[in-house]
Amino acid sequence: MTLLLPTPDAPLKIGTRGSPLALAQAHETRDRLAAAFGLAPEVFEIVVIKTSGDDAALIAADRPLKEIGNKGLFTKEIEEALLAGRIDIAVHSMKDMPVAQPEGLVLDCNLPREDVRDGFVSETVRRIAELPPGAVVGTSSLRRRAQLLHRRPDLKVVEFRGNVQTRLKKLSEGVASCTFLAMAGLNRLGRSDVPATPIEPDDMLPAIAQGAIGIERRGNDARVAEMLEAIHDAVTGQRLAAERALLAALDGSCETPIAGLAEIEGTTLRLRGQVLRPDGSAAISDERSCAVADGAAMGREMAAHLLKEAGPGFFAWRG
Ligand SMILES: NCc1[nH]cc(CCC(=O)O)c1CC(=O)O
Repeated sequence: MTLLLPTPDAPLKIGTRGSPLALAQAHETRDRLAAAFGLAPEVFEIVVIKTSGDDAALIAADRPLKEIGNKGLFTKEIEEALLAGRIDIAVHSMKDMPVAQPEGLVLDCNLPREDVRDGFVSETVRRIAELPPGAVVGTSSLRRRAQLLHRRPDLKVVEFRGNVQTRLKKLSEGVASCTFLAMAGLNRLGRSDVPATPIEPDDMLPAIAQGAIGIERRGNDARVAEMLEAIHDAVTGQRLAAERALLAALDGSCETPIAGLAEIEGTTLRLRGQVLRPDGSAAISDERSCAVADGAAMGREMAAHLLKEAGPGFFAWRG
């Protein structure tokens, strides 16, 4: 059976959030699909969907996301549109995706991964070590906060949220001396003007799935499944399988400071993982290697090891 390709009259609908980064990722997906099938961009329609996470009233800028309850905050409305058939695929940052999808939806297509590193962003200093004692750091990420405080307990961390543009504005207003942004986001936005220094994973292990884009579809949509197969990056998929297995076995939510990174060289997959106490007073790390196909199993084994080392109560907030 030949694949029924989209046409200008019956376009394939690509659902996305409306932030500049989300739109850049949706356009990259459209361009890759168009190139893979020799189609004009017009046969794809980008449908912007507002999510609860984009609701300024709900998301008061100084309220930690974990207090609002972030499960599916940025994905619920998009997944509803996908299930209802208002869109055909949804483009996501894999870093923001829960480890399991709602019944009827499948998340098994990945674009080639971007830079996985965090960027240290400051207009005054070039690296964390140069920050003066007691300097103010802006981040809303529990992981980055704990990793920083682990290294530099003297630093003061303030809540820093919003899209890349908002955070940079806060920085130039002097709300904090530095912030952290994923290099992937800056690269995808073409923001080489931003004063960001990449931090090597040995110094700050990135979030699980950082830099990766995932494309979600209805499980019963064979036509879309076949189209997505043409743009799926298998190596990115194998890396994410190991990282997300680690995350799933540790804690499926993003309310605990967890970092992880899988890399593949030849037939070997190397996985690094880290869990931290939220206040940065303790960190436990592990590193293992295995055959590429065994990444998910190794991720689960690493999770069991880290949890055993951590002991009960490790993730509890301490006053
Ligand atoms: N949680 C927000 C988010 N989700 C994905 C990215 C960046 C792009 C990526 O990691 O793929 C960001 C912003 C950031 O951490 O700087």
